[in-house]
Amino acid sequence: MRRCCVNERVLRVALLGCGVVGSEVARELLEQPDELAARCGARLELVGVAVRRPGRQRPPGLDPALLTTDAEGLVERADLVVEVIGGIEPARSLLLRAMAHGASVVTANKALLAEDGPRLYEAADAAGVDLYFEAAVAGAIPIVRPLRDSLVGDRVDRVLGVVNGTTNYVLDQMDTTGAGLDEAVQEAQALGYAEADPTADVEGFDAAAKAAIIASLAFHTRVSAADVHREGITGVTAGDVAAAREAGAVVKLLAICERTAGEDGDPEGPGAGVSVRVHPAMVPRTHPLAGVRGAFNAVFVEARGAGPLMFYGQGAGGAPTASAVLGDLVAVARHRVTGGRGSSESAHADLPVRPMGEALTRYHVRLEVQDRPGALAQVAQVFADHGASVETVRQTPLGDGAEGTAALVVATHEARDAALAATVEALEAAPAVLGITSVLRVEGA
Ligand SMILES: NC(=O)c1ccc[n+]([C@@H]2O[C@H](COP(=O)([O-])OP(=O)(O)OC[C@H]3O[C@@H](n4cnc5c(N)ncnc54)[C@H](O)[C@@H]3O)[C@@H](O)[C@H]2O)c1
Ligand SMILES: N[C@@H](CCO)C(=O)O
Ligand code: NA
Repeated sequence: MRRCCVNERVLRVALLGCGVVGSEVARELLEQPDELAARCGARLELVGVAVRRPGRQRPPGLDPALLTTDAEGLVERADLVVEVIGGIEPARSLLLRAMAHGASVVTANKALLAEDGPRLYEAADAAGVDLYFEAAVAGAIPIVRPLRDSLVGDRVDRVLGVVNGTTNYVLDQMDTTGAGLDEAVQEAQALGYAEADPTADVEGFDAAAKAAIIASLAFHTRVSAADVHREGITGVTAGDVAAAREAGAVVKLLAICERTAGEDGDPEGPGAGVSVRVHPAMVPRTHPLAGVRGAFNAVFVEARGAGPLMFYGQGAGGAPTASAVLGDLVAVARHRVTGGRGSSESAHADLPVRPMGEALTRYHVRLEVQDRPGALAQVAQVFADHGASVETVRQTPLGDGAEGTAALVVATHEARDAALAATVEALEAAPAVLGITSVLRVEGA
């Protein structure tokens, strides 16, 4: 039984937004007040829920008198503010106002953090309050706090993430059922993973925001969404998925955050930087990320001391996301009770974000070529002309109805992405090449 204290401290909680995530946060606050009080060392009193439409149905047990459309007034009378409205405005102004009035804040808002994170951190520092955002990256999966706290004594070299559940579901369906992209997106919509307008997911905006947040934390460097090279999954074809399958791999939309070496190949020397990008990539089926199925998320971290680490779980959904929000809420409440703050922004490394063309990547290219003497030599020459070194080549005749043509599958060694992209462009113009049926970068091999 919980120990009761007559003078138990009360912390006033304001909830901004009562949609998919907000209604789950409200439900937990109302359903387990004693348990949360025991964990925080203070009672969390929900003093208001800012909503846009007060008439809508709300979680059972939520006193309608707590609903308000005056979010600005609400944040001024709270000790702790949870923002689950989403988008840039009014979320940003409300968080800044909350912190200016001395409240610690918890947000799930990846878009805002990736666009204007430093401004929020500065406001938190100025006010001496906490800014926590575990739910902003990969929902329920603890990854923000591991990067911010647990791994802060190590050196993170690389993070590979499957951080968008919708696109992972779509690509997984294409792999397991042979479905085309449009069909798989429609299934994702029918299941409620993809929005009616799936642009943020399929074009990689959601993953790019998460990549920016991960890279900032991992490399102690400010990285915004605008710094992230972004390619979504709209160009992924059934042919790409089949080519990956043939090669013993799967196609994943990856968020890739890695250190890039400077002059003389020294990862810490002059010219060192970071590469932050989101694009589809072929991942060998033996890699832990290849086993991330359906709408699940996972983040694979490579750190110098820790070695490889894998974080796996649900990246979206009301209850899983609320789990991360409540974890943050308890943490910031504890700081209020015991004094002090959690970690703030760590951006001292200030590494430059390198352009995509400089990233070291590997390509897997499937071509249809004329099956005649010299065709292979011509293709090999195009790679050589661009300084792209071929690792393996496999040729198979295309068979019935396609006599005189062959499929050529070329895997390269690592090279600058710009050189590999230029190689593919030149291949298109080579006389022996009838068509390029798949181009994928390879990661995790
Ligand atoms: N849903 C998820 O699975 C998930 C996962 C991780 C992170 N997030 C993040 O959590 C946040 C909320 O997502 P959601 O899925 O709950 O969205 P949602 O659209 O279901 O809920 C947002 C709510 O905010 C309300 N709202 C909009 N403007 C408002 C205003 N000015 N004042 C008060 N309320 C207002 C809307 O009416 C809506 O009910 C977003 O930042 C999102 O990126 C969501
Ligand atoms: N739309 C996102 C969930 C919230 O980030 C996804 O599909 O993973
Ligand atoms: Na998370």
